[in-house]
Amino acid sequence: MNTAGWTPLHAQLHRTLRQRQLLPKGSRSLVAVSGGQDSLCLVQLLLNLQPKWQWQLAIVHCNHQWRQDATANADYVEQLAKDWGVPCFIATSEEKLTSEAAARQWRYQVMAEFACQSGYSSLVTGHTASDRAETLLYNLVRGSGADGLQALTWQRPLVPGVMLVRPLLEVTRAETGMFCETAQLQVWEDSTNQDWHYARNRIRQELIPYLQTHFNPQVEQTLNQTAELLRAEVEYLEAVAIELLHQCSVETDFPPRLDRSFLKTVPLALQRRVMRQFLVRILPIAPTFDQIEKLVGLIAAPNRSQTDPFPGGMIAQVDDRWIVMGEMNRTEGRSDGIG
Ligand SMILES: Nc1ncnc2c1ncn2[C@@H]1O[C@H](COP(=O)(O)OP(=O)(O)OP(=O)(O)O)[C@@H](O)[C@H]1O
Repeated sequence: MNTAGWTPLHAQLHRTLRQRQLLPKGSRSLVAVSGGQDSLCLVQLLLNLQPKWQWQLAIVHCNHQWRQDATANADYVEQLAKDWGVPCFIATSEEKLTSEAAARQWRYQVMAEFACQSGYSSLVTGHTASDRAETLLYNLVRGSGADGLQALTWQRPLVPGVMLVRPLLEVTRAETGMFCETAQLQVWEDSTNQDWHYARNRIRQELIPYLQTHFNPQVEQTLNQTAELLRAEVEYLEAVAIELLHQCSVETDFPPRLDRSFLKTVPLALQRRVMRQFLVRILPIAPTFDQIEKLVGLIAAPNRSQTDPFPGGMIAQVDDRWIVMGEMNRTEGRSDGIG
């Protein structure tokens, strides 16, 4: 085993884990290892810190079968785990997953299922500050609000009982690369270049270097600061919005309805969040910006105004002080250009 000595990166990770309480002492954690530099750096750092924290660590690798070298990649991760004396689980997709989205969905599903079944309380990934900066820029260009710009959080529940934890969010890709080199960890290069990877590679190879050269050499760090500030604000606003939603609706009400006379007194930023939370609870798929805006438009609209159908067929209609969700044929009103 190539052990790196105690480096500033070890100290930084140790500090982050303590301050943010990401991986409690003695906990059972599953480390997601692709074989790339970020997850190799992550697992090596965690193994070095293990004596201090007494975790029970295991490695999980997902073979999407989409690259010619996928099985060799999986074998490589398995061999590394053997050398380290760490349990390793390889999940192999039954079919060849060719789209980025399908691969990601399958990957998180099998890793979450495995963590649940085997009693691991965390799934740890190697997402870095560079990933976070790139995700923020990617979402910015696509027109995201603060929620998309907070881009990758330190931890979030993956499924009941399992947290997804990203302890390297303050470490840049340049640092993980340097660490692997010093620790003589051979990195498995990812040869894919599609979808999100394709867009992200262009952000990584063209946009970030441009910003670094012409605007700010520390742009990855400053984008991370932005993401961190937004994360706290989003967390706060979401908590307020949930509270407001409770105040302007009755959970057991059917059809679902909202008290718009109450919502009129609320600032627009919160109106939007309340409406999103409301729609998330009743629509079969995540609401879009336009759908949320249509519902917000009803707060001050004339009585009997209505939207056009949401996915699943429901429409929203104004009934005096209420906005009522209902089946399309139950409501007869005028749309007033809101829908
Ligand atoms: N095939 C894999 N097997 C196990 N873990 C993986 C695999 N691919 C990625 N990961 C984990 O996910 C982290 C992020 O990888 P990558 O940036 O390639 O994924 P992404 O698709 O861009 O992001 P996300 O995982 O959030 O969808 C890696 O550091 C690693 O921990």
